[in-house]
Amino acid sequence: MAQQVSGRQPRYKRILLKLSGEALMGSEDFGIDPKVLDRMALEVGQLVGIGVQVGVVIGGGNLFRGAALSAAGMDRVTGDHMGMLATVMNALAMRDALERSNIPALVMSAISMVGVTDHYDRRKAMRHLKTGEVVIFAAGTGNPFFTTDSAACLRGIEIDADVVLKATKVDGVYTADPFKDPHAEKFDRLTYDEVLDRKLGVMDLTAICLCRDHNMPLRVFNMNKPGALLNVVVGGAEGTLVEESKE
Ligand SMILES: Nc1ncnc2c1ncn2[C@@H]1O[C@H](COP(=O)(O)OP(=O)(O)OP(=O)(O)O)[C@@H](O)[C@H]1O
Ligand SMILES: O=c1ccn([C@@H]2O[C@H](COP(=O)(O)O)[C@@H](O)[C@H]2O)c(=O)[nH]1
Repeated sequence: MAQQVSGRQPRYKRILLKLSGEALMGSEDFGIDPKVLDRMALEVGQLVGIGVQVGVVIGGGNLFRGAALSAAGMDRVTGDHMGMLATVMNALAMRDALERSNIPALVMSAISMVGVTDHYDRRKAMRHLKTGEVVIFAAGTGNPFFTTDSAACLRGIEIDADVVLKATKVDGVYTADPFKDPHAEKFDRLTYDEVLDRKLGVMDLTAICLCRDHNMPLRVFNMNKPGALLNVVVGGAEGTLVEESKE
């Protein structure tokens, strides 16, 4: 039975949470800041505590991105394989942080890693989610030329999540990248087509198209703001909501 938070019921029964790999670095230049990892684990644990089923996809931008490795001369597919393996490392670190906080979790990888993670299996993932375990989907889609944003939307649709929550370094979708344009303005709500037509770069277009085609609501919010995740889940107005209609 879901408990209440400050008198408010969770708005969602099952979510797919996309955690930014880059934001896991905290103030470092590379890798994982244990403080950020542990805080995110505790915030995920709060959701489990109020009865929300949580699937997680973590990016790999704190370690490797295929496009950057390719720009430096590496074969793109090899670079993407390295990027996907980076997401597995982040997923293992998150599972460890969750388990240290007594939050049951397992990692399912789209690339087979016998003895290290389970292999991705949708039906098995659904069973674990229903028991309150956090299921961390690692290695993206398992295919090169995709991103973990697309993987998050794909897994969110597959597990029949109520929403995809993209926790990232910015507090929503802006008219332009707010790190590059100080005059960029934030949207509270957008339709999928508005994101696509305006080419708003907060997520890749494949991910947005997937959400649009399967009517999967998407919320972008700031992972560095303590409490923002819980606030989103109890229906708070954090970040930007992307959905079919603004009505
Ligand atoms: N219109 C926009 N509104 C908001 N952010 C934008 C926009 N255009 C580009 N961005 C950039 O998109 C970034 C988020 O997407 P990105 O995929 O780079 O990061 P991530 O998902 O946080 O990282 P990772 O790939 O490591 O998981 C923001 O940090 C911001 O700089
Ligand atoms: O389905 C996927 C997902 C990811 N990759 C590669 O991994 C890195 C890291 O993911 P981010 O989404 O950038 O955090 C990505 O740059 C790709 O190289 C992939 O190939 N397929």
